Amino acid sequence: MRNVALVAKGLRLGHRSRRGGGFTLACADLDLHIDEREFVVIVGPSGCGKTTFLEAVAGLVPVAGGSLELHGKRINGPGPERSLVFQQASLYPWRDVLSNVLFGLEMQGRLTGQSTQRAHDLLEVAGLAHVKQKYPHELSGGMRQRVNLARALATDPALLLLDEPFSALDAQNREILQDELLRIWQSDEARKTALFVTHDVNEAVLLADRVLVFSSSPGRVALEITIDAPRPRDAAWRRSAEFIAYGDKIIEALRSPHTESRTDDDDVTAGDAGQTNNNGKVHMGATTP
Ligand SMILES: Nc1ncnc2c1ncn2[C@@H]1O[C@H](COP(=O)(O)OP(=O)(O)OP(=O)(O)O)[C@@H](O)[C@H]1O
Repeated sequence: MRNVALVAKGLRLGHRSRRGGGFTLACADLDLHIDEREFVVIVGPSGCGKTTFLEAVAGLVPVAGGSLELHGKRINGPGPERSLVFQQASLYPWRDVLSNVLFGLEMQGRLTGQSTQRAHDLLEVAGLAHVKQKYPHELSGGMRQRVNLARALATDPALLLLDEPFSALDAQNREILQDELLRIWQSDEARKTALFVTHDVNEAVLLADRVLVFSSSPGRVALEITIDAPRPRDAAWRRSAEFIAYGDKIIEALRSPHTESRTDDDDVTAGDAGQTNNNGKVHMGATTP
């Protein structure tokens, strides 16, 4: 059975100017839902409110209108069931790797034998066991971001929020980290719900159960594309015609005027590769309805 984790209805988000008065609208009329254990990726034009939405889910940006609920409860601020991973690994330079990974647990007063063991296990899975006692400045960029991921997962959050976590990495490291994230996410018995923001279309297709294409500012869901491919998704899948077709579909959506000014009644032509219904949903692959 599918349980809904996150629901946004008519959501309005923005930023109030520090000098008072002004309000920059980031998202408006945003409706979406994310199921428990689902991996949802958001793509969209620069400035369309992707980060603002993620920050609102993290409880860092207040809801200005509409509603935003996690497991049936309104989000009013940060909470231990959510972890946010930013583009730049924000590790504490005076703490070694293990102590960085344990930080969130310490802050939450949840440092037990069991949670410490989980941190060790995560470091093992992330290929970091041999650098547990090293300090951030002794690590490569890819390793630092892996530690960042392990730290976010160590608190065993129900919802993992990732804001372009691999965009600062070179292409080779990015692929390695994408594979590792998928491996960790899939191997976790209590698999997390994941919400991931990226500008990288291939990354979106590789990771997502569902891709949400945001309209230009103010952001809302212009198009939803279900990535109907089995997991684990390996190197062969990355090279498949189906993979490329999904990527083309997302690029087409990003370039479409519908992405910029879509109305609820708009229809999108999906071409040969998929079918779009009048809710802006594209389904491709074996179970295309
Ligand atoms: N702290 C802030 N104060 C004021 N305005 C902000 C702040 N952060 C973002 N904004 C504005 O809110 C809007 C949405 O920004 P946001 O960073 O959420 O977009 P984005 O889709 O994540 O962009 P990008 O893809 O370029 O990272 C933009 O107009 C931006 O200028």
